[in-house]
Amino acid sequence: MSIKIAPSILAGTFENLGAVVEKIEQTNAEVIHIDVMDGQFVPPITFGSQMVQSLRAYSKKRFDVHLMVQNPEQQIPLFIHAGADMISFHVEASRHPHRLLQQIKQSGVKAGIVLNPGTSAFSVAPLLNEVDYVLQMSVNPGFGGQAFIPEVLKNVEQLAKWRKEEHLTFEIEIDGGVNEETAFLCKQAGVDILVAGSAVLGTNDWQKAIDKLRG
Ligand SMILES: O=C(CO)[C@H](O)[C@H](O)COP(=O)(O)O
Ligand SMILES: [Co+2]
Repeated sequence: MSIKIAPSILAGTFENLGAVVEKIEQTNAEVIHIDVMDGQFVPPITFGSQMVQSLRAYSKKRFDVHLMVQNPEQQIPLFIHAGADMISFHVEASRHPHRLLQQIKQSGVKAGIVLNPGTSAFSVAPLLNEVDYVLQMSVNPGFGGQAFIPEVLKNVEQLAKWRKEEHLTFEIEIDGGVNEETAFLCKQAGVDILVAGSAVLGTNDWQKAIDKLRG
């Protein structure tokens, strides 16, 4: 399976996110990563479902909504309605992750569970039959432009091992500090989807940056 690239609009200019999404649409990236922060689970507040619904008009690519929010159960129906194709929420923020994953999938949207760098892969082991993807954070969530934490690759390797042993089909996505060098390590460990904010949107040739990440 070839690697998918998901540029993150968090690294874009917030005064015109429509133009940012339109520009990603011109590249061959498979997915657009959308970081939703509520000022509770993480300090910053970014945007909500109405913004995502407005951005929908600018792209036909898959919208990957990464919920960094305290009460994902409250937000999920709104983002389904807004046109998300993939929705993930943090295992650290959820009381009933199994039920929430089922709820997302029943609406025809791909369901993902997210792990912070300090969370063990074992915390999502009982959910692996239910998930479409696992998002491993490779920085502490809340901010773009941070350095990759290499220890998280142990989680990725463990997830890839379980996937193989148990003939599961979930994808592994990684998010934070992904650049040309760390992308290589991620692919070796078993990652399928690379999220990249600054490594793509921080350059003046987004397609060239995406080509470099694919390697
Ligand atoms: O979820 C995130 C931060 O919480 C972002 O998706 C991530 O940080 C991407 O930015 P960069 O590639 O610049 O690290
Ligand atoms: Co993210």
